[in-house]
Amino acid sequence: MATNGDHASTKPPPSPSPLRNAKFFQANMRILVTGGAGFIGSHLVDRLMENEKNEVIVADNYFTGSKDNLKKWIGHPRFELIRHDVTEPLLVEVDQIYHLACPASPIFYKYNPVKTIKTNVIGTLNMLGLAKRVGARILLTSTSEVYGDPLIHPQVESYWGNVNPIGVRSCYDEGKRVAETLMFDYHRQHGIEIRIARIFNTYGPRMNIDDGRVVSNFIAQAIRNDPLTVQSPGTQTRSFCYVSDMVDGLIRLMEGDNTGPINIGNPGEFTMIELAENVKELINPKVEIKMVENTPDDPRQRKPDISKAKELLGWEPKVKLRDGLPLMEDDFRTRLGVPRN
Ligand SMILES: NC(=O)c1ccc[n+]([C@@H]2O[C@H](COP(=O)([O-])OP(=O)(O)OC[C@H]3O[C@@H](n4cnc5c(N)ncnc54)[C@H](O)[C@@H]3O)[C@@H](O)[C@H]2O)c1
Ligand SMILES: O=C(O)[C@H]1O[C@H](OP(=O)(O)OP(=O)(O)OC[C@H]2O[C@@H](n3ccc(=O)[nH]c3=O)[C@H](O)[C@@H]2O)[C@H](O)[C@@H](O)[C@@H]1O
Repeated sequence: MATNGDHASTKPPPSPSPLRNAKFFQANMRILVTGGAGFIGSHLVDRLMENEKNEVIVADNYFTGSKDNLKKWIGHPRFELIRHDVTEPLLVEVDQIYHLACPASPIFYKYNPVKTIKTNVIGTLNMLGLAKRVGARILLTSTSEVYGDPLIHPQVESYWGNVNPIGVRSCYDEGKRVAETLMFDYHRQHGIEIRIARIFNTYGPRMNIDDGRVVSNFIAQAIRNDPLTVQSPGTQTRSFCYVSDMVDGLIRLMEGDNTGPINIGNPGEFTMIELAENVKELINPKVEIKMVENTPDDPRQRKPDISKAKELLGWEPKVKLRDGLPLMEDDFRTRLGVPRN
């Protein structure tokens, strides 16, 4: 049974299907990935599909994701893609659920905030109901935004955060906080096997161009030779994790014995001005850097303490920012139709 100090569950999890013990049952693990057509989800699917014992089902409503991200798997006998909105119940038989479905870029989650909070609350409730019915283990991709505008630095998992409950970002950060609460209540009340990852800013190929997140914005701007838009004051910090490291951390968390929450992110911390300077140097030394207005409640600093991930998952990121940024360039150039000079 997974442990999390004081939060240890008192009930055993529901039993998996009796077929699991049948002599002639195929030994495949059936895995549901909600939000699997999105950025992190599609990279996770690629990794899960590498294991021939895995069958993967993706459920996605394509709000910010795309079938294009999964095109190499469509038609594969171990893969299924379902157009589905997680705010509606889903009936499938699975052993594990990676629950990622939720818009992640601030522009998209603020576009329809009521839908964002429904996705986080009702969507997570539905996936927990599914986990309970079929006895599946479920992993939630929570966020460093549960720490809000953090007053301690770097952020440790025991920090309860500094979140504005009525601000424009609340649909996302409070939504994820409720999702974490639901996970632990289902764990304590129903014995569901849960895993919670608190993901810090992640970047890599397949991010939506123009989705508003800083790394994708800067790379697209550098390739188009548009000014890099640093939002003021530019001294705010983030810590950027390359997507392959993130996927590795998520799988280790799912396969390990600890419920979390566990921070998964790269502790290398950069101001937005430093990030812009790095993109300029690596992608387009001629591009201009321009200061623009910021949005409300933007966290001033963010850096994960990853001691728990190191100790409990044996995980730490391998890809440094300066090595990861150029890995996005080809993908962005192809999609933007701008070849290298
Ligand atoms: N990328 C990051 O830096 C980051 C940081 C912290 C947490 N996360 C979390 O990781 C997860 C994936 O993020 P991402 O960066 O891949 O974002 P993304 O927007 O690329 O992917 C989200 C996917 O969820 C789908 N989706 C949204 N609402 C849905 C709904 N109601 N029903 C079904 N599908 C729905 C979208 O269509 C998309 O395919 C999210 O839960 C996000 O909160 C991401
Ligand atoms: O990692 C996380 O936990 C969260 O991080 C991000 O939220 P945020 O850090 O605000 O991400 P960005 O929109 O990429 O902004 C990062 C910083 O870059 C700045 N920025 C953004 C865009 C831009 O063009 N220029 C710019 O300077 C913003 O002001 C902010 O300070 C994600 O988008 C969330 O989904 C995720 O949950």
